[in-house]
Amino acid sequence: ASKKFFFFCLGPDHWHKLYPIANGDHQSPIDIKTKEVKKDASLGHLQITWKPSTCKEIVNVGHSFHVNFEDKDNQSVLAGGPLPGNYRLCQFHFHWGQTDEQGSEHTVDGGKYASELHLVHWNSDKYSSRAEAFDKPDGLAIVTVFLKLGSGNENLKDVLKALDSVKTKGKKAPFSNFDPASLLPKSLDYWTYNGSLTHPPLHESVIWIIFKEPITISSEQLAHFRTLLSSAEGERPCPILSNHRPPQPLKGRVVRS
Ligand SMILES: NS(=O)(=O)c1cc(F)cc(F)c1
Ligand SMILES: [Zn+2]
Repeated sequence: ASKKFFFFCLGPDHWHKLYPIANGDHQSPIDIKTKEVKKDASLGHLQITWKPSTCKEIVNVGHSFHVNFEDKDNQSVLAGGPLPGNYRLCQFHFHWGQTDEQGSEHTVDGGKYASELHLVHWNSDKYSSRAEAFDKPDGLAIVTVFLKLGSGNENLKDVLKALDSVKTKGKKAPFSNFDPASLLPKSLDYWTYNGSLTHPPLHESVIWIIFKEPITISSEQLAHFRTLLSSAEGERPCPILSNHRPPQPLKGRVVRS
């Protein structure tokens, strides 16, 4: 695992040597060229049922932090839109950059946002655990919200406060009763395409659902993300200044809305 973690730290250009799928045909993120998006009338509305009571803990995973949800039953689920059935919420996390001018993984007509929220769900109709679903083509559905530099986001305050209790790698703390729907934009219009996890193991197992409308985040709140450490307690502090993979080749895929 430490060898893999070391590789992880070398950065996106090195990953293909240990994870050849990095140069695959369904990699993420991508640049969304809005003029080439295909309208698909068969795409329905998203059905989002997230229960704050399933929110469990916050964990520093070394290159980011995860807010984990209890996923032993179908209490917090996603369905509709491009999905064949129910996908169970298991965690959310953010990506950010070294400066406020970058940080999102997906881009829109070449434009970068300051940050990007990923809400990770797995196909609980077909698989019995997230581990089993993780590497299957219809295994995961990740809902994505862009965060645009602007005024402070009231709904991020609880998450940012909780960050202070998981500063170092491996630390976890209870984090309950948080409503992830408070981080959604007003409009639920979305783009969708098939892609991959955006960092190792880079499995091509993701149905991406990306909201067109961003929410806001302030410069101070972004700076707070960057105070998270990739170093463990007692080690020389190493802040996580950025954790976003650049856009990958579309390889003939079509983005639908
Ligand atoms: N960043 S991401 O949402 O594609 C992601 C989610 C995940 F659960 C595991 C990963 F390795 C990567
Ligand atoms: Zn992510």
